[in-house]
Amino acid sequence: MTPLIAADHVCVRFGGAEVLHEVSLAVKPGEIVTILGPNGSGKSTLIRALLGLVPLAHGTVSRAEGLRLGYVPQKLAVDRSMPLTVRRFLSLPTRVSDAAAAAALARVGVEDIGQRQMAALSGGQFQRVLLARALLSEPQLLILDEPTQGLDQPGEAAFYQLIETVRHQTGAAVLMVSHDLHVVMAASDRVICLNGHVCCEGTPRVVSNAPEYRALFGLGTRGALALYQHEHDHAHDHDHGHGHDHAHPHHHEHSHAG
Ligand SMILES: Nc1ncnc2c1ncn2[C@@H]1O[C@H](COP(=O)(O)OP(=O)(O)OP(=O)(O)O)[C@@H](O)[C@H]1O
Repeated sequence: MTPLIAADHVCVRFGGAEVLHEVSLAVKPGEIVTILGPNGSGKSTLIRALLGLVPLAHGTVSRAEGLRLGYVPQKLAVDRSMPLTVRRFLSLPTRVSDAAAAAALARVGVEDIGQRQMAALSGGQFQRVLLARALLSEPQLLILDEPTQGLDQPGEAAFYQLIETVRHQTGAAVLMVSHDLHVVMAASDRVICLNGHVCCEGTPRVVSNAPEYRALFGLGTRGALALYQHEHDHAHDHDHGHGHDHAHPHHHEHSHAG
């Protein structure tokens, strides 16, 4: 399947420092792909490179022709002293109809907050409104940079569930960034672990077992992975990830929901 967006051996430098080294990735239609990495590992820079917002020192970025893309940036400064309703915010910078605004808010589960002030929203509502705005263009690809920042763990879990629902209903692929490894692992088809370069990638289970990933997040054999333990009462399909699925005794650890 032709990717919607792809990076091929991308290098990005700021001054003398190489922030991204030979990064290659591709997102195919309908996939949920998460870029995971510690602070400063280049996640936002990679997103910005894919969007054409930072110059490449080397490599190429390609997008499917006519790609419709919805983007939620990591930071969005909304002037809290300026009155701005959710409805008006959805019409910035492009005016949308009441029907389209209502449909977008309904899609993210906050249909009744159109007349609320942006400054008065909870963290979870704010993130949902950002997602609603990104959905207005009916994107084939949603790019979300740390969409759950500021949310508590239940809020985070609910948000990732919403992302899956949106993918299911709209067919949009999702590329998102996170530096937390808990809930996000279960919500992704594929995880790319970044630390200036791609350390490892594959299904959540393959990545969570990769030594590169464990080293990067300082995990022992138990650590955070204990979160994904559950009773095994069903068989798993074999994961097809890149390389690093080292043979290991299977200790009931995995990161699929259910
Ligand atoms: N415009 C810029 N000019 C100079 N250096 C930059 C610029 N943008 C990012 N950097 C540097 O590049 C490195 C990677 O930053 P980036 O924001 O991509 O990391 P990140 O993985 O998204 O981090 P975080 O999890 O903290 O958001 C950091 O060392 C950062 O200081």
